[in-house]
Amino acid sequence: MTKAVLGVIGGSGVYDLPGLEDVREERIDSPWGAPSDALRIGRIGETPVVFLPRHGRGHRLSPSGINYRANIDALKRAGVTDLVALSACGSFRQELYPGLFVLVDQFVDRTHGRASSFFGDGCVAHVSMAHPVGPALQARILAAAEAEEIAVRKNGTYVCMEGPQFSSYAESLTYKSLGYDVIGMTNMPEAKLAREAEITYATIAMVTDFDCWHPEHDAVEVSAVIAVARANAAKAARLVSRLARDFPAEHEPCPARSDRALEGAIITPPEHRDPALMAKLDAVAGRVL
Ligand SMILES: CSC[C@H]1O[C@H](OP(=O)(O)O)[C@H](O)[C@@H]1O
Ligand SMILES: Nc1ncnc2[nH]cnc12
Repeated sequence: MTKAVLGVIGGSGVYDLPGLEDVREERIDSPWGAPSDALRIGRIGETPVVFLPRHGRGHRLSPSGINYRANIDALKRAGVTDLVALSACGSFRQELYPGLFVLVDQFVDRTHGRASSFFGDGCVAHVSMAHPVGPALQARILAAAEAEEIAVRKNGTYVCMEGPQFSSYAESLTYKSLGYDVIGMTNMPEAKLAREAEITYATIAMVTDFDCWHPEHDAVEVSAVIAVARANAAKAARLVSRLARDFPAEHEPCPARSDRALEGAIITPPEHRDPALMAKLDAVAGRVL
């Protein structure tokens, strides 16, 4: 049996988690560098919960500057089994309006130059990203949103751009024509790294704007995004509280096998593995090494 520990990553406008009780702060030393901030470790109801603001308190870190590996490694060291990513996003669909929460189930990675794997020369691994979101975790998020009467849609594709600039009109039209639903700058490589660390991942994409394709909306502006994100934050806290209060004590096996992602994924035989890299993998891959 694995004890369930719920992790929550806060995005733009979400730098704290109201409702978290018995909180202690822990700065985790990661071999991958510095996480975005100290972890806030506590509980909601009986469920252990660990909170990390993705951009750091004060929103110091840009999407390209976030050390995603250190963040996921630190959450793994804190025992997180199930991770909820809160993210502001733009929308490519009229029916996905600002204020709505979208439980995306697919990602398209258009980032470049970000460290996107714990593995590499000295220990090569290939995990599946066919189904990047944990269906059971997502179902629990949906149930929590419905119980809290929070407007939510299930399914959708989140395209992750590098940023920090927002898309051009031509890019926005292209993503829309490709059938993508929402856009942000952070869920990749976060979701890939969570998968490598065998942490079940699910995103709550909180729509803040219509990007720039929409004929009746001007270019995206940070002030408008943050105004909606702050309004979304209170709803997100309610949703997370409900989710945590109803969470099972034992981690539920993930139908997408996210919690067993490394089984059969490491291709480098033990005698060819680099000891320095192996030492850094102690937390994320310790179960299979
Ligand atoms: C402040 S608008 C752009 C910013 O908001 C989103 O961040 P997050 O996913 O952490 O909520 C987006 O990805 C950009 O980083
Ligand atoms: N339109 C947009 N594009 C990229 N990231 C975003 N985050 C919030 N709105 C966004």
